[in-house]
Amino acid sequence: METVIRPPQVLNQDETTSNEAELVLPELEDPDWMHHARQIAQTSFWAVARRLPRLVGEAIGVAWATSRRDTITSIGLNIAAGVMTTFGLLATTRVLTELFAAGPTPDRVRAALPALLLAAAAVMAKGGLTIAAGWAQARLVPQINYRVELRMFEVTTAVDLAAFDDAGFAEEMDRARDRGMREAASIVDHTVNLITGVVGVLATAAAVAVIQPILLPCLLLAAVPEAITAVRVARRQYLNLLARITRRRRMWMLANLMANRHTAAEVRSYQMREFLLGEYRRMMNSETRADLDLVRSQTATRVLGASAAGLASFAVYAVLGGLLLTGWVALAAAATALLALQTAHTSLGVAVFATNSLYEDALYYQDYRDFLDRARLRTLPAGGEPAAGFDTIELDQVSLRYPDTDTPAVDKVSLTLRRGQVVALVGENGSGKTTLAKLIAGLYRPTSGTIRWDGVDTADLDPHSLGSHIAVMTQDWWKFPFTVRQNIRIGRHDRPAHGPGPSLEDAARAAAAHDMILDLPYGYNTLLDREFKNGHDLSGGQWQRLVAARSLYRDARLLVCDEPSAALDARAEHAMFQHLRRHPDRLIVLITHRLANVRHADQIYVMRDGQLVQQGNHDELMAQGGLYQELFNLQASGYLSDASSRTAQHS
Ligand SMILES: Nc1ncnc2c1ncn2[C@@H]1O[C@H](COP(=O)(O)OP(=O)(O)OP(=O)(O)O)[C@@H](O)[C@H]1O
Repeated sequence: METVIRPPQVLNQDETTSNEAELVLPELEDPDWMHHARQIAQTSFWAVARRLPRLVGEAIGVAWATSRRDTITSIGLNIAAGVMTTFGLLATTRVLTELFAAGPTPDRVRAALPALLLAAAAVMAKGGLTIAAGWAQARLVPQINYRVELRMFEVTTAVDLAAFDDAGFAEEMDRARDRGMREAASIVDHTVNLITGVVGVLATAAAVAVIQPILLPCLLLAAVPEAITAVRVARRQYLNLLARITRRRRMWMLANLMANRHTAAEVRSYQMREFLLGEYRRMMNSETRADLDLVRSQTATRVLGASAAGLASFAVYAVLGGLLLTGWVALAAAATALLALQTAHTSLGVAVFATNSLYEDALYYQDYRDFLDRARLRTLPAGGEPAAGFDTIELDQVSLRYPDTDTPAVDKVSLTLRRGQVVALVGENGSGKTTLAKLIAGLYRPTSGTIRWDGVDTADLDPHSLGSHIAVMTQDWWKFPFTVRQNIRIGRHDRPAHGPGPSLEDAARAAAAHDMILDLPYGYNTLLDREFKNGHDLSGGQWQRLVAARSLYRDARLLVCDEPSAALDARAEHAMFQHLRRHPDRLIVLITHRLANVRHADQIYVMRDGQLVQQGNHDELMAQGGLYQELFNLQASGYLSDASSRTAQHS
């Protein structure tokens, strides 16, 4: 079965309709988590059955590692319930034998009574055991989910940052998160169901073998067409799901655009309502047609299945009749065999469905396992010398090339930074400033060259203790959906409230954020997420002040500030740069396009195409001429009158 991805549908060649055609959304590509779908659709049931022992072993391993007690309980009680099935059937034969015996009815009923009580007790015991087994099984699911999710996030937060630039890694992570992670509990669930189904069939077979072994082939005769029909129905359902998945994703995407706080303003300002509703209607129409087709084809499959089952039952009845007539089987045994067939039928259905589902889910679960293995290779090993801080940071021929790119973003850069300095990185967009700053901050490891803290290669230092001396105000900060207080404290969440370093308020004041925070409805306790009750949002500039407060609260020896004032008003920017001044204990690395802010820096490094092209202080660089002078004068000209601007540009 192939999922067909069609190009955008062109309605007509003339100009009026080609506009409409351009508006038709292209079909979406198969999502990553669908990549096993074709493999599943094309695998035969027997191929699946062959892999079963390994899959079952794996699932039991997952369950065992999560809770031995619940694993033993759910499997053990299911087996005990199967034993009760055998007892029940044997007791039923006894009841029927007594009832079909010669003699007056009251005597026959009296004789059947003990066996009847036994049969009733077996049914009750089976019911109780099944419920208890279901309880243990249901207890396993959340425990497994919790364990698997935690493992996933332990790994995703430990891998090095560069892993996220690798498209292959990102795709594997999405696959593992989308489905792989969820399937761990499913494979355990399906395995227990499979065991339950198989135990049910075996228990029935055992009862039949005790009653009359010659009836066993009858059980088989009824079971085979049942099994084939169950597989076909399950497969058809799955293929139908595949065929509809692209459309359903599109509908989900459209629904999300029409009922979403983040898109609401644009949907209104571009008056997209009719366009979106039209697309949604179009999708709904074809979805409805697909639903009707599905119902029709399912009915056809069921008719075929029911006919096959009917024929099988007919054949079984014929065989049973023959055995009765020839005296091979007693009437009571034949009647019990019919009951046994019903029980076996249900158990078989459960086992077949569980096998199909187990196979499918196990493929996705493997994605999760593969991702964990891959992530382990990308996790920086703990250990190494503890980093005690630095007096100098030295970059020696440092380069970094992002994955799948031809040119290095930072190319053989050598420089020395000293504690107590304010250093600026300047240059045009894409020149490599942020990448260099991330290398200095230890967020990336160089692809070649060495970074040394007081002469020690940072690769030999313990990554955790190295990171504890660094704070980074990133350019692309995230709006963490926490309270204001938490948003600042996560800068150094493990510092006790009255521990060393600036207090929460001091950090907020230094970032010109304190007054703004006090004006919020709940002050420092205001939750910064509109999607929760009493949540609040901030303007871009207010957020940036908060991010600055967080970095200052971190109070690290190395403070890297990437465009710390891009969204700030003039007053807040002035206040912030007053704070980002020389401090004997701190090295500040500053990236900004507003060159007025770097005039007082001790050293300014000018970058172009990943390389350092100039360095010096402001006066030296202005005297040198070149890129820095050109950029500075261009910016300065915006603040001058026309006449002085011309003079500045020509100076
Ligand atoms: N994660 C990434 N993966 C691949 N290439 C990247 C990545 N980040 C940046 N680049 C590329 O590396 C080069 C340097 O980017 P960088 O962000 O360091 O420049 P920048 O000088 O900080 O730019 P800007 O002034 O616009 O912030 C650019 O060509 C950019 O496209």
